[in-house]
Amino acid sequence: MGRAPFGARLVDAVAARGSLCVGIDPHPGLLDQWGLPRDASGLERFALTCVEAFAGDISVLKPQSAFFEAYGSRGVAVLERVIAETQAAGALVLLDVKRGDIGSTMAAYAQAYLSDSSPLAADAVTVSPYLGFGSLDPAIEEAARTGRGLFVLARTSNPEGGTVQRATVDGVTVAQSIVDQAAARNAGAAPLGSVGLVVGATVGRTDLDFSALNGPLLAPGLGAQGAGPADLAAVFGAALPAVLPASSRDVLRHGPDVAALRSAALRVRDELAAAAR
Ligand SMILES: O=C(O)c1cc(=O)[nH]c(=O)n1[C@@H]1O[C@H](COP(=O)(O)O)[C@@H](O)[C@H]1O
Repeated sequence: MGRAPFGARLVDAVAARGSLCVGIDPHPGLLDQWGLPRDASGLERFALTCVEAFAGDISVLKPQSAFFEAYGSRGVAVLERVIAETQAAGALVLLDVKRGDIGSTMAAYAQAYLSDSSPLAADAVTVSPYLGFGSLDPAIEEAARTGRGLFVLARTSNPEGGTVQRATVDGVTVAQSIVDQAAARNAGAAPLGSVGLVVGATVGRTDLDFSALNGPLLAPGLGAQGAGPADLAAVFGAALPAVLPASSRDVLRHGPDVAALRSAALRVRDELAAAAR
């Protein structure tokens, strides 16, 4: 039997382990801070320490692919291990690759990250809809076929994102049109669809309407980019139960000690749970 749909698996993971998503972003400066060399062996120690610290307790880990690709094929081999060992320890892997391309090439990205035969297949990936939402269809279809998911960039956490994403076309903002198209793909799914969105925890109050989305909302920007648990209610309102807040550097700075990393992550997770009550 195939795996259950991503949306259902995510609901179970969050119920069991809380809503925090911890990012694995091996910045060169963090390797320095952890006393590790800036090479593939340092990357490997960093990333596998993160897996040891988080994968047994946290619902979703989000490795940022660029930091692994920077070390070439050895870095990508480390990423493959991170994916496999995280899943073996019971956490979901959201691979942050932010891919987007014409449909025929998107089908190749879907094979790389969402097919059962790829060693880089994660539980979900981040994708960019800025070649047109429909260009993502091959990835949406492969994800549905294999029980995996997508997180589509809608309103990103960076200050530059707003100029494109708040622009209005036919009376609707670009970001809202992405929300609406994701909602159409999730219609009828229970308990939650597998086409998620990315909306930064930093964006403050917007007029985005998530009421029909029926999908998860990844909210990066906690900690290092300035957002805190208390900011989420203003951004998401009634959609808060579907939000997966994400933090990377603000947790990772507590390494390299495994126990210190784990307790930093659990502290943020508990703060999020308290803020949501
Ligand atoms: O898709 C993402 O994860 C993402 C989207 C977004 O709008 N903003 C954003 O910061 N991210 C990613 O989330 C992580 C944030 O890292 P910290 O700022 O260290 O917590 C990085 O890996 C970013 O690439």
